[in-house]
Amino acid sequence: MKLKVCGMKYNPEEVAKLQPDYLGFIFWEPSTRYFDGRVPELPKSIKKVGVFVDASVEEVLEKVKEHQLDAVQLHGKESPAFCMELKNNFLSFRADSRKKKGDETKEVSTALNLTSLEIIKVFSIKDEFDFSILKAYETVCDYFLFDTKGKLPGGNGYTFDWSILKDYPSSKPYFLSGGIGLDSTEKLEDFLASPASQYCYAIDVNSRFETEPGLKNIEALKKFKELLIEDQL
Ligand SMILES: O=C(O)c1ccccc1NCC(=O)[C@H](O)[C@H](O)COP(=O)(O)O
Repeated sequence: MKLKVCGMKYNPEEVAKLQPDYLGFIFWEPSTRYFDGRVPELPKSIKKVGVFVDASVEEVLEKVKEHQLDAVQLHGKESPAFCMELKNNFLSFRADSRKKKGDETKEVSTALNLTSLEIIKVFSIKDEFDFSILKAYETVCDYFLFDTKGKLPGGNGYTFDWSILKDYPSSKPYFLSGGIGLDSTEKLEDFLASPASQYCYAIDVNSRFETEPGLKNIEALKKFKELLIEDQL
């Protein structure tokens, strides 16, 4: 099971030492975890995810280029057409960068490292969820992420009833998110042993592992990762 730690702000390097699979940086200004620094150099095994809420394609690609992001997480009302446009624009932007090979400008040489861009589309769940809306996103994104619907677009700290995923009609791998903390491990174990989790690809954690917004609790994360590995979740 993969692990994504989201809402990096103050101590991403320390979290990176725990070797999660994904680290998320929030590029939505109203968030208390808004990231306005420079994403640090990270081991290649860790994918850098930019989290956006209804940003434009241009804004997203600008951040992808600036921070060498490996993935984008779309946390707003982005349509399938938006996801497609993003993917296509990324491909042509990358092709342009390659044509300009030899150009010594910093901007172009930075862009040359970009190989692919994973698109993670978020869906927020309260009590019910209409799974039929996923169909149109199947071909235009790489993963789904299921979070809990709350006051904010993300980082609300509450879980939803995961049993709803027994009706998951797709084979697209998804991230399970929303309010997951150290005290969720038993529940997680049960979920991951159930058929509902067949396509669960990663666990996404955030506010339940913080001492303040954006400051991750390294000891708690370490414990959680150990439990995930020990229990082979
Ligand atoms: O965390 C935020 O502040 C945030 C704000 C706006 C959009 C997304 C945001 N977080 C994205 C995430 O992937 C979180 O990990 C996810 O919502 C779960 O958070 P939590 O319920 O705190 O575990």
